[in-house]
Amino acid sequence: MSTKEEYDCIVIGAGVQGSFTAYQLAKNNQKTLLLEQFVLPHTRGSSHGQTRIIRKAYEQDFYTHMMEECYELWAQLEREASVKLYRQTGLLVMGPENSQSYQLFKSTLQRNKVPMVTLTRDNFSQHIPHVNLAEGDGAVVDITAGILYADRALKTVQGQFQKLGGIIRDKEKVMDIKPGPIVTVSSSAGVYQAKSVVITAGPWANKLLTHTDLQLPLEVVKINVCYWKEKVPGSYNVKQRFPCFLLTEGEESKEHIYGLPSNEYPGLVKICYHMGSKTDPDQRDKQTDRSDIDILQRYISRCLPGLLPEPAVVESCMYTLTPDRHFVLDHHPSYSNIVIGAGFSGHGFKFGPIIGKLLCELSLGQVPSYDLSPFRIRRFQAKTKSAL
Ligand SMILES: Cc1cc2nc3c(=O)[nH]c(=O)nc-3n(C[C@H](O)[C@H](O)[C@H](O)COP(=O)(O)OP(=O)(O)OC[C@H]3O[C@@H](n4cnc5c(N)ncnc54)[C@H](O)[C@@H]3O)c2cc1C
Ligand SMILES: O=C(O)[C@@H]1CCCC=N1
Repeated sequence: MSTKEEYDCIVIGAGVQGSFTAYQLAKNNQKTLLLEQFVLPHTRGSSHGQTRIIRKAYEQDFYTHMMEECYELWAQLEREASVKLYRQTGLLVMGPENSQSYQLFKSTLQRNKVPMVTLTRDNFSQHIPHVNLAEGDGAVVDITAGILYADRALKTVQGQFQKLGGIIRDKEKVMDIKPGPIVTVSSSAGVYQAKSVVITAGPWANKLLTHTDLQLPLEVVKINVCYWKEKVPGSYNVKQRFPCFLLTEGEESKEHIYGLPSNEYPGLVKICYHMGSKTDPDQRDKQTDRSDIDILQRYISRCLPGLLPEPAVVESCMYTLTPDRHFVLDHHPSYSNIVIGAGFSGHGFKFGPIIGKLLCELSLGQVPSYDLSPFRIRRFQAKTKSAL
């Protein structure tokens, strides 16, 4: 009979959430295995690419509260590994002054005393050149916001995990999970056992959860990651202090439009629509819908006159959406030693360090550091179904 490798915890999926969870577990002296289906690094999930926005500006207080500690955890990782992962740029939030969404962003910043600036129509272009503020729109800046260097962050946290004795096995797809007091995980290359398992499989979450008789109401969409060329090189550059920006839901579009200053590709500004079309994660490139790009083109023509309204580069990424766009951070309803981190709904990267801490706490049976009621599986009630 072949012997099975034994661990305290197995984490399935080495995206940002699984990598930070594995790192936290190793910090807590847990013998931890991190399994990843693809050769690392890869561009097939949700955590690849060079940049992500980090911000405290949210419509809900609970995210702003979590971000307070999260900024400290990002800084701690930067110090530990001697790397720069965050660059402050500020986040310009624009939206119809009288809309609920814009007012929620503004009041959350004010209530939580986040350093911010309110721009008036008169002083807007002095502070933010090359942007037309739409008629009726207000503008505030979350000063604390900025850019996270995403690929670098992933490499760093995985490296720190390994330095702590953690084991990463990539190109090992998990094929089966057998729940029990000791969980058995079978991959394409081996069989492992652990006291607990954390599932952080991003767009593949439901495919894996099938093995545990659970399906969550998750929808996977493909995002067209668009880069737009500056007419005058440098006008929207990070070095010119051009900020990240976010357009709240309003007349312009139903979903957010967001952008980051030109940085990773010289002369190109990343601007995306916060929604895409449904896809199977294994068939991502077969989804060719570009209606989001039409929306972006109209917006850019009207409000960003210094950009050519035709994307110069289009890359692909995926969101895993929950119905309410809040995360899933919980124990499996039937097996308390299986923990699930899923449904990050296109805004989870910035939370990586705190998600890692919370999923580690759940897997160790500790009381989580934050109220997890917005993230519990039971909120879906009838929408959660047996996989069998
Ligand atoms: C275009 C775009 C822009 C975004 N912008 C922002 C932003 O500005 N700020 C922000 O905070 N967030 C942003 N996000 C969201 C953020 O990137 C995601 O929420 C986050 O990356 C989700 O990470 P994850 O670990 O859950 O998923 P993933 O990164 O997809 O990781 C899951 C991993 O599990 C692996 N896996 C799956 N099944 C198996 C299996 N059977 N066996 C082994 N391994 C398996 C996958 O291969 C994958 O590597 C953005 C997302 C996109 C797509
Ligand atoms: O999470 C973020 O900050 C980005 C921008 C707004 C929409 C989703 N992702």
